[in-house]
Amino acid sequence: MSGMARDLRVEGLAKRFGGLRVLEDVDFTLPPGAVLGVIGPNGAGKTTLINVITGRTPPTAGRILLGSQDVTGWPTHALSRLGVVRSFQQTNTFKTADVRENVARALRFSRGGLDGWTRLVPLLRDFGLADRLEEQSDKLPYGLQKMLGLVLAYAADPQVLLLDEPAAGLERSERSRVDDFVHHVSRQGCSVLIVEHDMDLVRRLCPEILVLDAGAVLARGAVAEVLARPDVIAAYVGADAGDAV
Ligand SMILES: Nc1ncnc2c1ncn2[C@@H]1O[C@H](COP(=O)(O)OP(=O)(O)OP(=O)(O)O)[C@@H](O)[C@H]1O
Repeated sequence: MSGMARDLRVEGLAKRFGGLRVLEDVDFTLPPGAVLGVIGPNGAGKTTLINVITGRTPPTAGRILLGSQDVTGWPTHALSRLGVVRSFQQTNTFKTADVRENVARALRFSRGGLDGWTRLVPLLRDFGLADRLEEQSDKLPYGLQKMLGLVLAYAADPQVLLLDEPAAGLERSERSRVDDFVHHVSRQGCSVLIVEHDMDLVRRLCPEILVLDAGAVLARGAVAEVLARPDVIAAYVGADAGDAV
């Protein structure tokens, strides 16, 4: 990771779509290298939180700061240049391009340019992508397409990485690759926000979690304590019953 590591701060963030309040007064700080899980029932506003932080849609109220820089309302490409980068629930590769071309394109738009290849080699090797560089990305098995999506996000040389359901659709045996990825990038000082329904993965990877319920922060703190709270358990019952507990 190049550049000075900085906190991501979210202050009083709100988002409305017409009359629908999707986020309300969301506050948190993500220090460099921290891994924060964001959980909540379907429709709680988790993806919208990522969309707002990464400039896909502007907030209705509140501020987003990277260090002392106010980046509220910045467009996605400008945030990406600054190091605020996301991955998608569905993979976001150039489907007809091969793996090498996908990585090269991601690097071309990154802060470090093509020099970034060396940074990505360990990840490509660990995910079994290093010997599949000539394969068309949409012909790869789904699990590898998903890992390629993570590599492409990391190719942008992020300071803050926001992962939208990185384990969704992966076989249980493939999910440890997500663990490896998150450990790798957080060791480099990159902070990671993970939206995820797989509670085993959340417990493994996220020392702290934030629970969204109907767009508001219901709880924030150490993962075991928060998941044991009766109000957190209740928020899942009738929504994602069985996922959280
Ligand atoms: N562009 C939009 N216009 C109108 N409503 C939207 C828009 N995007 C999201 N919403 C609404 O905002 C609410 C929150 O959606 P969001 O996708 O953020 O939830 P989520 O917590 O990520 O859910 P899931 O776990 O199912 O992915 C939902 O009611 C959704 O219909």
